[in-house]
Amino acid sequence: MTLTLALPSKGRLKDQCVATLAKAGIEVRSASDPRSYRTEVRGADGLEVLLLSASEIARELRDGAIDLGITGEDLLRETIPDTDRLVRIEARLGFGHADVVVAVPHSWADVETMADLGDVAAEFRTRHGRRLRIATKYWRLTQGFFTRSHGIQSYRIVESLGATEGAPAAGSADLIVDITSTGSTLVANQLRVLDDGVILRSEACLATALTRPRDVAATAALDRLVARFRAPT
Ligand SMILES: Nc1ncnc2c1ncn2[C@@H]1O[C@H](COP(=O)(O)OP(=O)(O)OP(=O)(O)O)[C@@H](O)[C@H]1O
Ligand SMILES: O=P(O)(O)OC[C@H]1O[C@H](OP(=O)(O)OP(=O)(O)O)[C@H](O)[C@@H]1O
Repeated sequence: MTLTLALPSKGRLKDQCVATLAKAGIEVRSASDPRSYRTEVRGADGLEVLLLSASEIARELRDGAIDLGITGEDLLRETIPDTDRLVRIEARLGFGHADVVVAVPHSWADVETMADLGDVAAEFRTRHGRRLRIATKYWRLTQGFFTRSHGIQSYRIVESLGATEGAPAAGSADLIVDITSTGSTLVANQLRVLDDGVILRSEACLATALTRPRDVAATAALDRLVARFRAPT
């Protein structure tokens, strides 16, 4: 019986994931070629560890293609509609912290809250002949926050695949939804988070796929494995 766990293959999360596994008594080594995405695992019988991109891990969990994965909660909630039905967050791991936020240009002095932004959005078409544009790669989280949480209907999402904070200055959007950790990218681009503009406080999470078919033995093995990641209480 094999359980499959996916970790980010590179970037800021990878080394902390490997350290977290080590604390749980599981040693993961990349195959001898550092560009390989295969690993050697010690300390957990029947566990296979794959290296994938952080967003791919969310998709694989959604599809039940892996048993467990470590990735950011932002990517789980953005990638997986009805997240809590398809995956279970088993542990929050205390690294990879980043907030998904709504940020507006500093020059929008009168816009401090989502209610203020709602007023701007409602008047925007009359004043400017078009809807308010939001640059983001988090379109699902943005729609949920603007439309369902705050009743804002009139806006348009401009998909951004990078350098999102540059979009207002470049003129391709009016405001942004993106992640921030130190806040320095927002400051450098003269953007400010609204007072109630934090959509999600994200960190790296261990998640299991609820739709993955598993027999009784695999389910018991998964439970034992997950328990190794939980801090003793
Ligand atoms: N300062 C930060 N900038 C970007 N991502 C961060 C930051 N801090 C934590 N994270 C988290 O790291 C995850 C993204 O990881 P990473 O940057 O390795 O992936 P990526 O290269 O953006 O993703 P992919 O390769 O899947 O497109 C997200 O869950 C994000 O919340
Ligand atoms: O609040 P800060 O500490 O400034 O971090 C936030 C920035 O960091 C990330 O960009 P980065 O270029 O690191 O990675 P990316 O390629 O994932 O956008 C993210 O997209 C933000 O732009």
